Amino acid sequence: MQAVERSMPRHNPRLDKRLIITPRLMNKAPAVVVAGGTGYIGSHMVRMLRESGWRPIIIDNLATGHAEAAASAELKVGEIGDKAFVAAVLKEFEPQCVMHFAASSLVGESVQKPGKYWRNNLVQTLNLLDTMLEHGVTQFIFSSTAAVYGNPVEVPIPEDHPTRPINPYGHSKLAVEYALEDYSAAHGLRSITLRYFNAAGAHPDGSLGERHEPETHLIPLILQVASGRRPHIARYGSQHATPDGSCIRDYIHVQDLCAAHLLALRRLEAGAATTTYNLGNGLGHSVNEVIEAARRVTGHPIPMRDDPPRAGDPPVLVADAARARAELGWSPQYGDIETIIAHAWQWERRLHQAARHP
Ligand SMILES: O=c1ccn([C@@H]2O[C@H](COP(=O)(O)OP(=O)(O)O[C@H]3O[C@H](CO)[C@H](O)[C@H](O)[C@H]3O)[C@@H](O)[C@H]2O)c(=O)[nH]1
Repeated sequence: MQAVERSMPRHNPRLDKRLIITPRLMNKAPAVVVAGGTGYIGSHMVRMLRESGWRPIIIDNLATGHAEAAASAELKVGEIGDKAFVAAVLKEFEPQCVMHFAASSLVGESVQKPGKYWRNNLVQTLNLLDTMLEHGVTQFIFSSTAAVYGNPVEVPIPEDHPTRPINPYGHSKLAVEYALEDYSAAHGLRSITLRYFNAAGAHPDGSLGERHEPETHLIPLILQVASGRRPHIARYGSQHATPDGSCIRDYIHVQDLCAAHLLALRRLEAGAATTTYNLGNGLGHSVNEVIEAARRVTGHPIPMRDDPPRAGDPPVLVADAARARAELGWSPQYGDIETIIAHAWQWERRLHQAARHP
């Protein structure tokens, strides 16, 4: 293992690109379990891990993910809260770390069905953590959210901003964050919590992207209008307390999110203690501005209509991600909203094509 690790230059991104990962090498690479690895962000992470010399092992119940997004990575189908299932995976692959992307993540749905969010996001995660500890796996990277902040009293939002979620989704994620602090103190489980702002974009090569059913997120919905799959985009509220009256969000490219996970993985490997980072560009874009940018990128008119505000939607969420930049050495590569939309547009055209010629 030592010799293999030395021959696998996973700490040097320049060399990583040149690395040819044969099946034999892949089997000896250090394993990372990716819970939810067939979902939007998880599938990009699996790809990046493989390209960086790790061996991603996906666990996923395929409730919202897509098996084909796993590509040729190892996929074990089951529940993260099923202790026997997870135990078997941990025993077989002896992962160094677990990355946890598997969650219910729709703010609106969480308001309607809080029990689903508490069970899927908290109860299942506690089972996963307990199973990890029973098998000596003590490194964990957790996908959290800007929703833990609720209505911000300060923008951009730093990590030590008060956490007062205004919806069950945010409550359930914050509850896991508290559990992670307690598990760290009591059991030595070291974790890095990454609070995402608005994940967006798609793989720059057009082969991976966002595919939720039903889709509720702003950028893919706008692009479905551009491609002709929907008649118009609904703007949820035009009287918010923002300069143009529409909600402001910090859109962060999915590849930049994954790059931060890779840095977090290395930091845990180097012995880092439990901590939390915001992941955002620090740039706010209103719904109006995103629609305008999409019109420029796609060249389509994208008709818009006004709908009432959506329950549980804060008017402004923008990250202060200085900690992640300073401590992880994170530097987002695709901060420009038009680039984010262009990559998502490439993916939407591919989906649209596939729908027309199945
Ligand atoms: O058809 C739409 C869809 C969205 N919006 C608006 O566009 C912005 C972005 O909405 P998204 O649904 O794309 O994203 P959210 O900000 O609601 O959700 C994101 O942030 C949340 C925390 O606030 C959770 O982390 C969630 O998983 C993540 O996708 C919001 O102001 C929303 O009101 C519209 O105007 N019209």
